Amino acid sequence: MELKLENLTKEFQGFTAVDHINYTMRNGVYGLLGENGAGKTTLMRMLCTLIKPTGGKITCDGEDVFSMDGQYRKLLGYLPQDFGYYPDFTARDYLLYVSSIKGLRPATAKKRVEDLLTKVGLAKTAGKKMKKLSGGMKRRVGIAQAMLNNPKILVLDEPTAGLDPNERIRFRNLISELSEERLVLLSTHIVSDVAYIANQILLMKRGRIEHTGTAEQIISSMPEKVWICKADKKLVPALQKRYKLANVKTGASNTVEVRILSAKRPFSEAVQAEASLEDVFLYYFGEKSGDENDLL
Ligand SMILES: Nc1ncnc2c1ncn2[C@@H]1O[C@H](COP(=O)(O)OP(=O)(O)OP(=O)(O)O)[C@@H](O)[C@H]1O
Repeated sequence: MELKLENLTKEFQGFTAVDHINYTMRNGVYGLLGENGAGKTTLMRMLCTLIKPTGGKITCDGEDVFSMDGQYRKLLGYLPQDFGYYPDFTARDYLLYVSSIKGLRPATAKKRVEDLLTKVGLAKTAGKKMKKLSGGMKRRVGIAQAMLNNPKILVLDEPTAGLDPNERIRFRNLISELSEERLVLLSTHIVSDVAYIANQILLMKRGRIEHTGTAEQIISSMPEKVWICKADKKLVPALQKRYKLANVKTGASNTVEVRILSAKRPFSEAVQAEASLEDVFLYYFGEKSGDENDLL
């Protein structure tokens, strides 16, 4: 299975939300990481044939996905950002209902729904009404509905949004498990999610894929280094103007520990630290607040 994006572009009334993207995906987990408004949802909706590109194309094993139509949709599972559920349906009834819409035979649907409820850890709660489930449980029902047709391509838009740390870990494990022998594309603006589960990370900014690679490759692509040093609290605004500050931790008596991105050692007492994906995200997406001459 090869999903290929060629010069993929989407304009809305002259505004380019997705800008000439070229990228090829095969089996594995791809993490689309970008700020709000970067174009992630628009890209995913095109991949799911819900909206048409204004330029370029998407092919699946060489065939245009829009011409494949139903044949392509059979390969596809999608969890939208705001997945609409029926509050008074139980999780089980909801999944059976979606199965019928997807054209699964009743006996097949019944078995598939029970298997998926177990897989997403909801076998015991399947009889509860959806409105009584926690946010994380609802998202798991959302993943289950996307998996009903055993898709070869699974597209998950912000699957971990609003989840607590425990749910987030469960989710990551579930997604890794589901990624065997399929292509999973998930979007997020939470760096740690992609750092843990994505084999390939795509950094998206203003409609373009700015960088791609494994977490290690993306980290080593950052030209700046990471430094940790203690400073007087009063210096923080000036430091923020001069450098990208990854973190500011308050210490004892008016001191702070700052994590600075800089090509050169910012102070003689600064100690170099290992860069993380969070630092890289800040490097590519963060802004310095002003004129560096304001410092000191
Ligand atoms: N139907 C539309 N008409 C006009 N502009 C749109 C439409 N859909 C999206 N946009 C614009 O395209 C840009 C990208 O939006 P998109 O929802 O794809 O971003 P995103 O990366 O998914 O952001 P978020 O994380 O906030 O969901 C935004 O500036 C948005 O306002």
